[in-house]
Amino acid sequence: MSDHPHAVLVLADGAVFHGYAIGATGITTGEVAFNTAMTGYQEILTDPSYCRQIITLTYPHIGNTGTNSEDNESISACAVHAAGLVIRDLPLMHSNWRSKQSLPDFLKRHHVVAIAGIDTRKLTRILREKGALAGCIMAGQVDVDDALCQARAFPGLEGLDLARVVSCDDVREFDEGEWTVEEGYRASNNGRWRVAVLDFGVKRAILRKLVERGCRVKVYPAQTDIHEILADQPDGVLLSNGPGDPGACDYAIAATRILLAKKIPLFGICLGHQLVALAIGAQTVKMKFGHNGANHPVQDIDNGRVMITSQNHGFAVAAETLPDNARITHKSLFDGTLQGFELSDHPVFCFQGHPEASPGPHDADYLFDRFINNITQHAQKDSFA
Ligand SMILES: NC(=O)CC[C@H](N)C(=O)O
Repeated sequence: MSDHPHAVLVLADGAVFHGYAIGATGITTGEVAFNTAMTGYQEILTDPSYCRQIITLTYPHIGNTGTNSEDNESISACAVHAAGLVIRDLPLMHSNWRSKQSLPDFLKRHHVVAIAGIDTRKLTRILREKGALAGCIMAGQVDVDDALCQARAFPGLEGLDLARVVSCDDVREFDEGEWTVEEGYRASNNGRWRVAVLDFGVKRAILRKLVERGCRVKVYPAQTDIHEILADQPDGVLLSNGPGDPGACDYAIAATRILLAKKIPLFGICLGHQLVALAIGAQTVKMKFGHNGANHPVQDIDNGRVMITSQNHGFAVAAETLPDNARITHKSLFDGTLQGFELSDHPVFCFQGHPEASPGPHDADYLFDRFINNITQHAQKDSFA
């Protein structure tokens, strides 16, 4: 594409891919992760869990439907969290009734360095064989040796607490998709249940799923003193998804332990699921290459049903380290890894995938209903106590 500047992707193992720039010019580094979703590139780019990751999409045509003003998942001022984007082919034209901007314009506007025109199958094979690798995209002025140095200097995601980096700054209420001035749980909001969301990089779709189910949703920065949250007397707490290594979020693990001791209904999603596991003494491990996609089969062990799920994680809970009070409820049919568990002595359950995304499209929705049921039962128990 002669009108696009030259760009290069260099992996820490020395692999070099030449292509053309489709976003901002400049340099970016991160862990290179492949995602097998055929749609949803805007949601992927704006999912805070992708902070410090360069995403390559295995589906070859990316950008066909442009970008719009509704599909951003980030709730913070920073719209795009992914460190960069790698695709095979950018369409000459984009078209969709909701489209407001082309993918390249969106990337430029949000200063995202991105490369197209490379063999993404070859790249994905390397990542599958060697495991997650650091990489560097240089767009515009290209120096392959320098890009290799930069890729090799990337520290990796292990040990990195990124939840505090992407989390919101202030306590905020979420109302029908819009933010409102914080006034506690407002009387004007008709929601029945008060749900506190600990924002480790929460996706907007999670908040919408709660509001749809009659919850009044208040979002707290990741490092909020847990006693401040308890003082607001939530009926349930959602521990959100988020980037980085769950083991590095010691403040969040400590907060989760306090919530467990109070026996408040908890729902952990992705990073939240990993934090609950760590809080009860289990361990997390870095996976060889993560689960990223919208076509991952997950089995509900209780009824044998298989659902198609959205996934985005590079760490996993080691199932064999769970204590006796944790019962495994879901497993991945790709590699058998743990996808969900619940606690026998607390109204707590967790899911590793993303039930708020809709690849199934409704397969995993019942997990939000389960959370609401736990809240309802817990509230009834309280009123009879
Ligand atoms: N989507 C998430 O919450 C990801 C959790 C964690 N950062 C991981 O990579 O496993």
